[in-house]
Amino acid sequence: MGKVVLVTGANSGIGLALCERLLSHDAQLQLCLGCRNMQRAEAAKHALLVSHPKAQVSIIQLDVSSVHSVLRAAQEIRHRYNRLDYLYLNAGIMPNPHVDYKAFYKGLFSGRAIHMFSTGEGLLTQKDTLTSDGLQKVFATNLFGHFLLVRELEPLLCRPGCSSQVIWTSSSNAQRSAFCLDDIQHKGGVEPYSSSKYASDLLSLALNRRYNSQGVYSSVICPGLVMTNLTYGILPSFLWTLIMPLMWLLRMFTNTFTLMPYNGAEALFWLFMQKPETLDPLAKYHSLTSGLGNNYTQPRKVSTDNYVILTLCLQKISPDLLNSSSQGDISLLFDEPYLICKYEGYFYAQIKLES
Ligand SMILES: NC(=O)C1=CN([C@@H]2O[C@H](COP(=O)(O)OP(=O)(O)OC[C@H]3O[C@@H](n4cnc5c(N)ncnc54)[C@H](OP(=O)(O)O)[C@@H]3O)[C@@H](O)[C@H]2O)C=CC1
Ligand SMILES: CC(C)CCC[C@@H](C)[C@H]1CC[C@H]2C3=C(CC[C@]12C)[C@@]1(C)CCC(=O)C[C@@H]1CC3
Repeated sequence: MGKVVLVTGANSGIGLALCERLLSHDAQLQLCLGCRNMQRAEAAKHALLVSHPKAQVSIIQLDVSSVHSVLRAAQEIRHRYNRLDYLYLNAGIMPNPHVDYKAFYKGLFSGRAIHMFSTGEGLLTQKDTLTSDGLQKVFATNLFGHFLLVRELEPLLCRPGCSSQVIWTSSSNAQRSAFCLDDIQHKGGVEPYSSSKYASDLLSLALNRRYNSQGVYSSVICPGLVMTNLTYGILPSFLWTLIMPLMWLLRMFTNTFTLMPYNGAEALFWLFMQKPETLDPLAKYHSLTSGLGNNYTQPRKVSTDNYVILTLCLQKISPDLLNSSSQGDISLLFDEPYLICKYEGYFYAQIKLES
């Protein structure tokens, strides 16, 4: 049996480009596309099969923002496969983005222009909404749903004598300043995207602490700035058309303008080819593209700043405890930063933060 790979958000952008690259590299792969929309998933599968007619590609319906969908999909995956070698946690959203043009013009004439273009720091805010589970949508999609998936797929990931990789698509926009210990979901702020990506960097460290001994290795990657549905949603299309020549020019000054999904998927693909035991658990792997268009992967330390390690653990908690203090689906229990999510009365997740 070939290696089994699951990619979330596989029907477009970086996820789809990764699938193309994986199939070109290994024809024996069993590739599973985790997508929320079946029509878009079928279109992606069709495109992959046109370029790789003999490939083994399947689809799993998976909406990572929904606890119910994640549980159902994980059950189906456990039923379909007896192993999972690579779990790419790539699906992500940046809803209702707003660009601070004033900050942009200010930044343009400061010494930090290149940094601003590479990270988008200080330029972007978003308006978040709630999921049907009552979670903040960006947190649920970019972080929490993926965490549940990892926990639910534990039996396939942790197999004696075998190793597996969990790979998060993080971002250069992941900033410590956007993340707050007392507000993990970023309910009270305007940078939920940045917060969720920073949390994924921390969570990956925590997963390594927890799972390395069981052969599971977690990594985070940063794809650079890539033109995809996500980025096209940030500015009106005429503006992107206008500034596109500038983007290609800027590529001469910053290697983070990967621009094409194929290039953005570089670090994801590079990790596929590594022995996980050799990876640095504290590194963030960056997809980079030189001015001449050459792709490469570079590890950089995750900037945790000894601030906090985010440990998410799933456990069943006594219903008495929940009943005594839960209101609605989500409740904040204790004074400590614990967040308890209640799902249909029997499923609980606990997020514990350790300083
Ligand atoms: N583009 C960039 O410059 C950068 C992107 N990233 C990250 O890369 C990842 C991929 O994004 P990118 O390729 O750019 O953008 P796309 O919008 O092209 O891809 C995002 C993918 O995630 C899927 N998705 C979104 N929400 C859900 C959900 N609830 N359940 C399942 N799938 C979902 C989308 O599905 P659907 O088609 O149905 O919407 C789509 O397939 C994201 O995590 C993003 O944050 C990080 C840094 C930079
Ligand atoms: C006002 C315009 C003429 C120019 C605005 C440029 C900005 C929209 C972009 C500059 C840096 C970009 C960037 C991202 C989005 C678009 C920019 C802010 C990301 C935040 C997109 C998603 C990520 O995960 C990281 C990207 C970093 C750089």
